[in-house]
Amino acid sequence: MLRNLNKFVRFSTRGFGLKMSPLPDVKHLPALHSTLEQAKRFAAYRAVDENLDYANHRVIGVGSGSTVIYVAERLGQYLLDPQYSIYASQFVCIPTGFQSKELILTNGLRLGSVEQYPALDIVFDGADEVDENLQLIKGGGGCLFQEKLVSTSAAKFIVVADYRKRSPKYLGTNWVKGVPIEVVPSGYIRVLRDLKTKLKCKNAVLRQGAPAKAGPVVTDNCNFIIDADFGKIERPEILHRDIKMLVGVVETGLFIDNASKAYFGNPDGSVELQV
Ligand SMILES: O=C[C@H](O)[C@H](O)[C@H](O)COP(=O)(O)O
Repeated sequence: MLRNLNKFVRFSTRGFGLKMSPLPDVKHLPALHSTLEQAKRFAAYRAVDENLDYANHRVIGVGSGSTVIYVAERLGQYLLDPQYSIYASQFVCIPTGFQSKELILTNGLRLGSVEQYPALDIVFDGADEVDENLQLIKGGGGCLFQEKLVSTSAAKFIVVADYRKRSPKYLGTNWVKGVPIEVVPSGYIRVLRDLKTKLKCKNAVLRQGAPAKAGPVVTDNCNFIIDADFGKIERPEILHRDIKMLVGVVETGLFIDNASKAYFGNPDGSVELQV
């Protein structure tokens, strides 16, 4: 039976020019250029291996950022392993933005959209900070709206991050650039004003694209991003609700009661799990 299955896999993937190879053992991976990158890869590979139910999961969200690169890489490796390929070839991967769309395609995975697949089995995504209650700040890379759409449409949301992202207690401790907020371009002045006057924000700035782009960062949804500094955030759920009430706000980078687990990679290869 297994021999026949392997024969089928070899036959069915040959047409696509894929070279089959077993899933690389995490303990014997070639070194990367920095220990931080290695930490990200350890977290991502472990998160996928421990949470992907390859025989049953079909619709898989792939988030944005530098850690999720290794999630897409690992999913691509499942596709190339004769033992898993028959299942992995059924995966449909849902992106959270342009970068993640490219990651899905370059790793040979099948691309879908959240409009086609509004209920996902699982999503893997990065975070800028994770507090002790698994509340998150996201959007440091400007992708928060689509990330939230996808992560709140999934049965499970697994965070992949390096050790720097784990907050000792409150959000706003390690991530001090402020809460990313996606806003409609014509409303940004009004939101900046309301953040300061109504919500007593310490500082709020329109994120700039320099040096890569003159003028503001424009998101995948053609919106702007404001970074709003509230210091340490003791009640992120209340702050999220208050920001969302402001006219012009599309979404906030506070992800409340959304994540199921977080994996934090360390430079020595160990990975810490927060549930
Ligand atoms: O907008 C970007 C996303 O929310 C990222 O997932 C977040 O910034 C974490 O990115 P990284 O894995 O590069 O630290």
